[in-house]
Amino acid sequence: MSRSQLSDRPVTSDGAAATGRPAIVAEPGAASAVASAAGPASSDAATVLRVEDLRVTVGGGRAEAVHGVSFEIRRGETVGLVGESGSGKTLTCRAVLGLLAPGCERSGGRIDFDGTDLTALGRRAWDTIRGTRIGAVFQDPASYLNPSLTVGRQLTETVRAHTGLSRAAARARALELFAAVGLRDVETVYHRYPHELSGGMAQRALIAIAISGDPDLLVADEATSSLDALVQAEVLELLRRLTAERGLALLLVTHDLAVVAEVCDKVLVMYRGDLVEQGPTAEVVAAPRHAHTRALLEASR
Ligand SMILES: Nc1ncnc2c1ncn2[C@@H]1O[C@H](COP(=O)(O)OP(=O)(O)OP(=O)(O)O)[C@@H](O)[C@H]1O
Repeated sequence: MSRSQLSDRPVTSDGAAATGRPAIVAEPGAASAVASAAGPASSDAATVLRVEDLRVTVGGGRAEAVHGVSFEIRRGETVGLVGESGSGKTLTCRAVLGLLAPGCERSGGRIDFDGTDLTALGRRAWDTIRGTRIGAVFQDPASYLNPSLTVGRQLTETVRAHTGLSRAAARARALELFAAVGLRDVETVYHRYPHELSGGMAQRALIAIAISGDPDLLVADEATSSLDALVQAEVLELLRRLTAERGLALLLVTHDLAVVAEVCDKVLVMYRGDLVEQGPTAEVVAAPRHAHTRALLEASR
């Protein structure tokens, strides 16, 4: 993702500018609004996310950049969304998160999350779902953390917002989450400011924040792209482990088919705003049908 295409300022995972708030904040009391906005039940209880005929326009409606994309993610499934730069991956995942930049708009289609049509929800209810049941991590993790708060404080605040736990209990939970994402010496990390962390540590901290609401779905948009190869492999391994251990579904957005082949059960291939191929990763990699999939495979070798 090129963030500059999306916004001139970094946004946190809850869509706020990265200044004064924890990255993902649930709004207490909004859960009932979510429940009452539930649409028709999903036809298949195993489906956690169903996107139907999603269309996104850019430039204030002047051009359509995502042309009717449909796919499903089942509980616990790891799904890779791949495509060359500009193919519409980020717009698709930002639309799912309800975090499209100004000037970009969902112009059609439906996004069902666990039987709830997200597109029918108000801003607040969507924010609540994103903060709790859908977690998100992005490229360049430091810009999604509040630079003026220690990462421990940010995670503790987020845990408190999700759970209403006391400060001490939320702090203990934050330390557990830091350990769960593979951070060592968690007491020391707790007191670090974002600029004191390496890229890999910051991404782990952001993943800890993203999973702190115990989400059903984690969306990771180029989450490992800015990391060097070794750290990238470690963070991918972490994502794979978390999905296996927590039954999390993962939507992993990347331009790199090799990354998808490492981690994902299923792959979705986008090309110029269309979803041109999808299927089990092993099958798609062994016998790609679309020329763009073949080109991505070549590029990843
Ligand atoms: N804020 C925006 N304003 C105008 N056009 C945009 C905006 N965001 C994206 N686009 C355009 O929409 C198309 C799809 O962009 P998108 O960011 O979804 O691609 P992508 O597949 O994620 O690419 P990358 O891998 O480079 O991030 C591109 O042509 C892009 O230039």
